[in-house]
Amino acid sequence: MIRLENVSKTFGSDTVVKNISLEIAEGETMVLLGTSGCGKTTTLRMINRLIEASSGQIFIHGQNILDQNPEILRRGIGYVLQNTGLFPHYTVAENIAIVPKLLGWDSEKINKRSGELLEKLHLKPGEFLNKYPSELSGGQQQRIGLARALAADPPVLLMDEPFGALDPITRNKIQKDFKDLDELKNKTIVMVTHDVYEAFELADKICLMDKGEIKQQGAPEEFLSNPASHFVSSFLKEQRLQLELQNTMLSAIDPGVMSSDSNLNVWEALNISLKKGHKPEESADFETAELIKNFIRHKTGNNG
Ligand SMILES: Nc1ncnc2c1ncn2[C@@H]1O[C@H](COP(=O)(O)OP(=O)(O)OP(=O)(O)O)[C@@H](O)[C@H]1O
Repeated sequence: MIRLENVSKTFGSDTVVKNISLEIAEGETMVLLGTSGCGKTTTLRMINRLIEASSGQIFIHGQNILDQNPEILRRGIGYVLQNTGLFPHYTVAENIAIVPKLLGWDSEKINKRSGELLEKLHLKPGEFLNKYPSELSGGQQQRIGLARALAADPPVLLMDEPFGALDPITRNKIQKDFKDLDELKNKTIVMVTHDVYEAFELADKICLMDKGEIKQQGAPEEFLSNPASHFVSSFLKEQRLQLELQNTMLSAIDPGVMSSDSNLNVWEALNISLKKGHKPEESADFETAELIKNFIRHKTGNNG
């Protein structure tokens, strides 16, 4: 669906993206992960031609992006930024309508679509459509930014640190809504983040970059089970235990888990247990808590 072949980008004498090749299948979410300045945003922006690659080729639906007018290309690609990029003097409705208008939709169709999107993003259309971005909270602005990107139902979505500016609670909530949103299920998504947990939570595939190069790409589990190099394992080292707990379902270590808890991962179960101020001898969850403890001992023992 999206293919980068030997793509590089040079600014002046600095090559900031070095000969990278990537393939993102239709309907897949690929997260570009890496330290600050490693070339994630540059890579993302080359896909919608906000930055032109210095060499190499990029294809979307098999078509070289250089063969398409950049304006037209961008109408088929939703783009979500950390600071939303909403136009401050446009209302929410006007912001969402930008691409549909360019595509010549009539106002009835635009209004219907805007209302439907706000509902899906848990914002009441009657309350929000006539507001200006400055009248919204950060989380609400981010939802409107997403609604704008999705308005014309583009098959491809590029997201640059979309949740980066939000406080942790709002961030978790929007991430969860993002995962549940049916609008996104069939989209091909490339998302930039430097948050390892976010990458593991949302990605089908992760591409880990460093100094303009790809260090590893693949499913999140592969980064834990089969890190490609010392760089990859040390990048994940501090987060490794949490990631392993997040990647293990509670039911995998506790076959007798209550059905209400069966969709929890071990990390979530651990946090619930800690929040309850768990008193082993008094708690009905005692056995589960012991199993979690043993699992962690086992993992930390394995990891030295
Ligand atoms: N227009 C530009 N002119 C010159 N150098 C640039 C330009 N845009 C980006 N760079 C440089 O390219 C490198 C990669 O930048 P990029 O924004 O792609 O990194 P990033 O991985 O997204 O970082 P961050 O997580 O901090 O946003 C950086 O060293 C940056 O300074």
